[in-house]
Amino acid sequence: MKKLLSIPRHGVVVSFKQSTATAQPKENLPDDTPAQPKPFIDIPGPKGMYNLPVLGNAFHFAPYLKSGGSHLYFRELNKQYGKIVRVRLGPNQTVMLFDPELISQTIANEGAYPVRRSVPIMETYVKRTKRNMLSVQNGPDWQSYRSAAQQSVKPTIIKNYIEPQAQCADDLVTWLEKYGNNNPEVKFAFMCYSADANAVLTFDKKIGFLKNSENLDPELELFLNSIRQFMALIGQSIFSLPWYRLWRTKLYMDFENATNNVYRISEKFIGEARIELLQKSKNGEFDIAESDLTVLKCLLQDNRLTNQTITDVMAAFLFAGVEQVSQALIWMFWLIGKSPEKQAKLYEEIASNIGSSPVTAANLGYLPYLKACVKESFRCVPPVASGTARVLQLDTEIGGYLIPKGTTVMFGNNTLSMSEEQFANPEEFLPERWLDSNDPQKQRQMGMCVLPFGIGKRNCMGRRFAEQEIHLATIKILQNFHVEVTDDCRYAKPTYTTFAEPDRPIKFIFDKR
Ligand code: HEM
Repeated sequence: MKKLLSIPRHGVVVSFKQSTATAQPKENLPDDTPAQPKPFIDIPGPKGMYNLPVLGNAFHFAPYLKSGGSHLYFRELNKQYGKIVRVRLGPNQTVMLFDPELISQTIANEGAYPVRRSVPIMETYVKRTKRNMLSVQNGPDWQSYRSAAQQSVKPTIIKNYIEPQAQCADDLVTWLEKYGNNNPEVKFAFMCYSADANAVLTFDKKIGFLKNSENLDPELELFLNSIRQFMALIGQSIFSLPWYRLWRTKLYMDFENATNNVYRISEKFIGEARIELLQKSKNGEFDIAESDLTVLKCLLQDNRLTNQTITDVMAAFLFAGVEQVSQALIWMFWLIGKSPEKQAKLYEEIASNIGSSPVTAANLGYLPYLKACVKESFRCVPPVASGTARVLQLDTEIGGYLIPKGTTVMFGNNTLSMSEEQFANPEEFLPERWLDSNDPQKQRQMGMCVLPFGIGKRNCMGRRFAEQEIHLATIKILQNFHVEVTDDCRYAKPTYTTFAEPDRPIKFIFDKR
């Protein structure tokens, strides 16, 4: 007789063979044997035409895309079907989890090589160009890239960027002082800031996208536009039929050109940085003291890594980071710009801990209200319409159902962030909710609902950089200005294609302190 797997009643247990669990005759089970998991097909969710591969998507999303975005569809699924929902998204069977405990258990069993379903147009690009993209790779290939890159994003290295990135934030302040008021291009300035802060990281060099924005070198302009286009085209590709898989459509060609531009220009900068470092090394000037170590130095001194691997890692940082940081800044200032008393409290924290001293790792480390504001702004405007997702690598029991290997399990973070069950007054911007240390269990549960940087082994590799860039920009802006949102932008709403975009360009008044 086959041995039966023991399955905790409320847990997620990796079941190696579905047949083992289902074929067992009930009468042979000891009395305390936990209940058999229910079959996949029993998970509640939309049926009939909604289950058609690819076409089903149109039925799901069309009404919501018109009325405000796909995130509203996910909220409706939760309302109609509960904490675990089966839905066909595109060609894939997907299970959505709207429960922090189920999310945490799923991640605990994600295995050695977690898989995130990659964006189809990126997969097509990788197949056609034979490039390596970290976010498309899986299994041991992914791990070898990830572990190479991981050594370079240690906190001891990240803090070495505080000074150069603070200088990028100073450029942002100068731009805002000159042009910021009532200007719909503030988002573009935030993007130039994050491109500057990311270039310091990826090219070991300050490019000055913002400082030179009036007269930007055409090659740098192309670089910035290509990063922007890369994200925008991913958004478009998700909501269109994937003809680009069959032939090189215009959408695909635009995507391929934008992506190639970013690689080509990155290769040039990384090549220059490598030559400079080799020269310094020849002259005995290559300082590898931890206080002087940079991401690029760290990767370049690892003999196992080829030029190509280093460029691939750096390109992954650029693609993943620039747009997202600027988007996070826009929403953060939109929220604090509409909440004068929260802004005053935040300014007070910055003034009393930093004053007019330079920002350092020590004073940056003690700004709990700032960190709570960032977290709360990610809760109020989650960066994506759904949440983190994993493709199950084994048959797995989740929430009492046996879910087959290969199914995408998507966490409903956008829905959970706005759930009344999880957050009192969810519509309110209330950073204080993250500072209540009396109930660590509740804080942990809230943390599972809001996962802007994902979770687990495959989480965002640039999280600490992103947070540092957001913190530095916020500190510098508030040290210099009192910020208000213009009246016509107070009721802006997030719309989702790739990331949360405001439904109108957000404008601010930057009032000099
Ligand atoms: C506000 C800014 C950012 C947000 C909200 C964000 C969010 C995310 C999320 C949700 C993931 C997927 C995580 C998962 O599946 O669990 C991810 C992956 C990733 N992020 Fe970020 N990110 C940001 C900034 C950055 C920056 C600045 C960098 C680089 C410096 C970066 C590098 C990466 C990389 C390389 C991955 C792929 C990791 C892998 O597949 O192993 N991100 N990011």
